[in-house]
Amino acid sequence: MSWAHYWPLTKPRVVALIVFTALVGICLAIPGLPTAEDLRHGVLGLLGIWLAAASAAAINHLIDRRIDVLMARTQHRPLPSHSLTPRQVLVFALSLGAISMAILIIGVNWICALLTFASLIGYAVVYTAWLKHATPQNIVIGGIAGAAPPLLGWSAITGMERPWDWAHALLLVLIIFVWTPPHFWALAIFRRADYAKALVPMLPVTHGVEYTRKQILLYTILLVAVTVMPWVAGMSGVFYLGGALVLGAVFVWYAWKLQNPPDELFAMQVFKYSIIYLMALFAFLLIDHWLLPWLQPVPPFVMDRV
Ligand code: HEM
Ligand SMILES: CC(C)=CCC/C(C)=C/CC/C(C)=C/COP(=O)(O)OP(=O)(O)O
Repeated sequence: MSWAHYWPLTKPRVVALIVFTALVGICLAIPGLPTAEDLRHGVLGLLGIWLAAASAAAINHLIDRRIDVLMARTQHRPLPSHSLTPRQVLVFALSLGAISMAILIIGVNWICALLTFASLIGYAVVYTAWLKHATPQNIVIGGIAGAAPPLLGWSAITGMERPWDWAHALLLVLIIFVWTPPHFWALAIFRRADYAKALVPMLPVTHGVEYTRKQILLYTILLVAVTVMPWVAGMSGVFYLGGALVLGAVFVWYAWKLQNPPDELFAMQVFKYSIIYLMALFAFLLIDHWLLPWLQPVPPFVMDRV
């Protein structure tokens, strides 16, 4: 046993992207140059959200340990491979969760702490212990927790005091919410035998591969429509819009090709693209918000100060 065994419990790569979407929520909530307070709330908010997501991921390992041993993709995790005991994982997860809440309550604000706690419980308990085994719509409903981080980031800066804070932040949440089904079902198609063996009612197991492929295409088209909304709402500019449309067109192409895939591995290519897509889409939001104003002849933040 060493600290190296604890690191994978935090699902580092998934949580890295989650933290990035929270960072974009933080940045978009700051209208001009950040004040010292924005920076303090931003850094502490990000730290708290990261620790909460890592705690939720560790609880997911704990609750799923008996099904993880049955699936090829998950059987080498620290609990099924007996590198750690359930008690060690529980202490680790609760410690991360407690530190996260202390940081958010003391250093940020109550609303951010409350929303982050709700996301932690939503993923670690509601999704993992209940929804995952209850319905093939598990990841659609459970996806709300994974989609929340831009809202959590936004709340760290603003405290969600004005109605448009909710409207703008929830648009970003909606994007990740609609992105989750194509992201996960592509992987679930490839791993359907694993899920069937572990008796987890994922869509390709309960409704078949063809039906799941159609759902992926429908959600991907819906996703492209939803990603236009930040531009329609005046929250992002044409640079973002162009990026979103190009990335979206490629995603639709992948989802279309998945209807008659060249081989079994193609679903995994769709899954991999879904990750590149979300990373790039949120990078476009960020660049559009902060870099582009500086490329104008007179940067707006400078004008503010004249
Ligand atoms: C209910 C919602 C979600 C479900 C069911 C889901 C499911 C999965 C699964 C099963 C994997 C494979 C993990 C592995 O092999 O260890 C995965 C990978 C990944 N997911 Fe998700 N996911 C969800 C939401 C999200 C969200 C919200 C993000 C980020 C914003 C995300 C980002 C990623 C990334 C970056 C990977 C690749 C990890 C790697 O390469 O090791 N996922 N997801
Ligand atoms: C506080 C906060 C922001 C919480 C969000 C938590 C979080 C880590 C969400 C990620 C979603 C995810 C990886 C789901 C896969 O779970 P799975 O059990 O279906 O996949 P697995 O079989 O790989 O474990």
